[in-house]
Amino acid sequence: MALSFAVVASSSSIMCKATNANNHSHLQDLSYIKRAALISDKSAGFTSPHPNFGCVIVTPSAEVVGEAYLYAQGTKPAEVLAVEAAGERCRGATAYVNMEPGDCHGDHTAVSALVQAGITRAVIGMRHPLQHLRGNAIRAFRSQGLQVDVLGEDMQSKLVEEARKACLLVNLPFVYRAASRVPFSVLKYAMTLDGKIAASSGHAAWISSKLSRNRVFELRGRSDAIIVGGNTVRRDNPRLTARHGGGHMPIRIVLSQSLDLPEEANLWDLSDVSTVVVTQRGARRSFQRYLASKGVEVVELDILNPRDVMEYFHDRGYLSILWECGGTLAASAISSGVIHKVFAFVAPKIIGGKNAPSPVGELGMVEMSQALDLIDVCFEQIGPDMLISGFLQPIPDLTPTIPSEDETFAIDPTVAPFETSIIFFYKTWDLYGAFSNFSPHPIQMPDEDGNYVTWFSVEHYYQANKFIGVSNPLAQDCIDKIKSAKSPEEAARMGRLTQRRHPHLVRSDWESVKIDVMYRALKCKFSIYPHLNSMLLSTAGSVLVEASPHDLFWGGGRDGEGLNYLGRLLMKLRSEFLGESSAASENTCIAL
Ligand SMILES: NC(=O)C1=CN([C@@H]2O[C@H](COP(=O)(O)OP(=O)(O)OC[C@H]3O[C@@H](n4cnc5c(N)ncnc54)[C@H](OP(=O)(O)O)[C@@H]3O)[C@@H](O)[C@H]2O)C=CC1
Ligand SMILES: Nc1c(N[C@@H]2O[C@H](COP(=O)(O)O)[C@@H](O)[C@H]2O)[nH]c(=O)[nH]c1=O
Repeated sequence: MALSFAVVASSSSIMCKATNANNHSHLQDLSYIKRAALISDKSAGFTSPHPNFGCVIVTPSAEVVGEAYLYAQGTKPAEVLAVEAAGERCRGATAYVNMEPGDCHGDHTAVSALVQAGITRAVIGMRHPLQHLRGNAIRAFRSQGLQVDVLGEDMQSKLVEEARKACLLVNLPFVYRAASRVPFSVLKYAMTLDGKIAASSGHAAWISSKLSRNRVFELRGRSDAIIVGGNTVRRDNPRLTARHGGGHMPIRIVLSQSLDLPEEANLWDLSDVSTVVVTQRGARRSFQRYLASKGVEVVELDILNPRDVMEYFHDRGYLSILWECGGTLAASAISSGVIHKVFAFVAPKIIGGKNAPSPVGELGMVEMSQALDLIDVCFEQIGPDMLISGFLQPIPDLTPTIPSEDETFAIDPTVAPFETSIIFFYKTWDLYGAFSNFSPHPIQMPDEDGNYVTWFSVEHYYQANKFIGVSNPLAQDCIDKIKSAKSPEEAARMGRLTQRRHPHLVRSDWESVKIDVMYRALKCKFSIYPHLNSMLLSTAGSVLVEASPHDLFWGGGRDGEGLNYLGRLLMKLRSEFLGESSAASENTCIAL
């Protein structure tokens, strides 16, 4: 069964002793690397938009002494956790990682942890798919004297290829996204044996069995967002929640050209998760205002076609999308080339009906020879239903399409990617990702009594500050929860959700103090980490822009319409660190 979008067995004890002594056999290497891939999948949905990382540490006597996975973006790297679990037993041991570690934070955390712990060999399932990170950790390991074996490069065989594929599958959304510049998209539908997704009346609840629908909840929990078309909202009034209690919740996206949508709909209830309606520029402005008054975000695009929508959500940092629409939108999405994989639940039922809808509408094909063949097809029985899945587009081969930095310089030595006059940053994996508030750099800030308190990230501190000083025990409760949130994303989700659901818990002066709160947090971050300070100073002469397409306050917006306050604060700090008397003396610095 494919690992991506599939249930993965839970991990067993980490102290399993193998029979072989000293050097691990080829087969053992492959079994450990597959284990690293398997455990990396345990945080499905949470690491997004980052890859899933797993690390297994094995002694020369073939004892697994530490294993761990990245829980979420911004939390401790898998390699660090595995080293912590293994302790002294790392000396002389081999580390197996499903993917070359990335270095989002400019401090080589994962590489340093393994090197300093005394690991002498690293086996790597695949190179990092992002060009600016690709090969860096491998070079760093080798320069520190470690033996590095990369599957498919230093180790080759049919079995190696199989293990490499396991590593690839676990991060498939990331690989597709890196290659195609759109999120990985899965079209899922449930149909009767006679190929209908609803009766002629439009009634569709339910075609597939409860077991299959539970499987759909699991697929939802692995996605960043679920998309439906306007008709499905009008017809089904869906909720599109994952209903698995405590897991990751994807946002809901509605595509509607007409915006002729119901005033009351389950998707406008944002108590569990938010909804974004994407429409055509100028459509029913009064209804847009109505949705906005309910807290639903409305995004206008010039022309509403699936490719533009996907490019937009790619720029917002989305990794994977589940399309649960009807045949009209599904056909349009397939024609636009944005669907990568299909999950079809086939129920052994016949409904008939000349006008009953089918899963994919008009594609303009006239001969069977034009039919789209699925690749790597899997069949799985789920209760009474059959789940058929497969890819519509082959797994991208990143080697030729994304040249490494060295290769780029070799092709065109005039390309100097670090010398741009505008530096965009957004996701922590970007070249300047450490500028993001989601970068996992703890800060120490004084509380109301002047005592220093550690916050896991600037985002934790910023979100919690919304509720500080409010005399309501729920506000304190919320601060405590944000403080112990496991990742910056989780802290952001909690802060935003509470602000939306319980606006009375937000301090009354928040709008007037939030810039100062952010400034103080950033000042601390860039003062206490020398490598971040150097990175910031190295950008002197460049305008810093947080490339968030939707946050028009802290970010620069899609077309530069955002206020870019995060970029401005960083430039202000840079000027201060450079010891310049006034921000105005630096001609690239925008005045606050
Ligand atoms: N069994 C299953 O798995 C599922 C069954 N269904 C069933 O399918 C039926 C609805 O299917 P269908 O009518 O095809 O509805 P869709 O979900 O495909 O929605 C179509 C609508 O999507 C909007 N849209 C936005 N952009 C585009 C675009 N570029 N191309 C096409 N549409 C776009 C339009 O909304 P607007 O008109 O607002 O502008 C359009 O009318 C219902 O009966 C529902 O129960 C639906 C989902 C899954
Ligand atoms: N009818 C049908 C599906 N339909 C999809 O599920 C949506 C309803 O989701 P929710 O409101 O969260 O339960 C519906 O609008 C459509 O997108 N899915 C399935 O797995 N099996 C089914 O038989």
